[in-house]
Amino acid sequence: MSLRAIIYNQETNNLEILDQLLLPAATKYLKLRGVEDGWKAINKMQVRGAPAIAIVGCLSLAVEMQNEKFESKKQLRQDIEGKLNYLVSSRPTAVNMKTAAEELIDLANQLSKDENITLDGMKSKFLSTILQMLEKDIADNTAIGDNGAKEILSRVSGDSQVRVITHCNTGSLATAGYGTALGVIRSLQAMKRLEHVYCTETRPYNQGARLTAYELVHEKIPATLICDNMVAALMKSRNISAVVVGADRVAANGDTANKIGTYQIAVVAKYHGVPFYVAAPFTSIDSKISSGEHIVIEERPDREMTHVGEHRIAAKGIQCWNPAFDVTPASLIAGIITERGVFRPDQLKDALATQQNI
Ligand SMILES: CSC[C@@H](O)[C@@H](O)C(=O)COP(=O)(O)O
Repeated sequence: MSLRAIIYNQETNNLEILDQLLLPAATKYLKLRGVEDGWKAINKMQVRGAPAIAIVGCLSLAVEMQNEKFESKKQLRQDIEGKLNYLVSSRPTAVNMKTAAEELIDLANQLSKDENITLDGMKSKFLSTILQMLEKDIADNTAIGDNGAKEILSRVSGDSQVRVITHCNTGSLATAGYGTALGVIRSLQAMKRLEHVYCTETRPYNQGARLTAYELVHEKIPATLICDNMVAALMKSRNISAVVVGADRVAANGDTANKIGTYQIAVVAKYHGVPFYVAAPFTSIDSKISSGEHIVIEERPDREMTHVGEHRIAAKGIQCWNPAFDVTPASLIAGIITERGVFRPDQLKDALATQQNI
């Protein structure tokens, strides 16, 4: 069974997340009682990964709403808007929480104006919309996995197997389930076309070593861990078929923000002629941003670099620079794999124009 990062029981209104700070040493679930707990869990990275952040943020609001009494639809609408905006402030780079908040605020506005809907009706419609997001994310990821696997296989001859590199964590722990880039790897494995996957350690937070490696071992997918500075040597020696990574935000021109280190892998891939793919739900494309220059890059505390757990590894007194993400220019990206198909960066604008309302 695939790992579950998010568990929500509608009947008991109980939300728990797998505490990703403790993995792989301990598998412990953390109960989230409402928006304040949701904000903290996202900000501290107990839950992380762009889609999972949005789902946990919205579910923490659902939990809180069910325990509260509202006097009017107007009061409910104001409460929803304030709390969603607060959740968006928990981490700035990934677009998914912001997109979900905008959709839900639009819905709250519509429902509060609709005279045929009661206060209870508005609350239950709102809750069911949040639950649908969870289901949609899993369905989208499965489609991303299959689209990506077919795309990568279309570049190899006959029925030969492929060797891929991935970065950071994009699997069940970063999404509602299945994963984006890791979903592509899962689909390749299911098709019996995956020879091997190489996952990077992903310093400084080590999502690759702690989380992706954990998922790959759990799923019995043939995999090897490499340090971030081994990518070029690996590409030179191991005949890599493709790189596939996730995304925190894709600009309208295809520039993509993802975990720090993604950009350097894309540069190295270009040099070695290895196709570099981004796998993400269509909602990760921010049509309001024309290029990656406008993406806000989160900077995280020095301690993530200077310490491993409680153990200091960096010399005392050294200054640190710790951006959590970088932007890979569209020119280095062979394709953006979504649930709606695979788009070259130069096809994105048209895709956004024609598919926005699907
Ligand atoms: C499907 S997750 C895609 C991205 O969110 C992932 O690659 C990533 O960069 C995660 O960063 P994180 O800082 O761990 O939240």
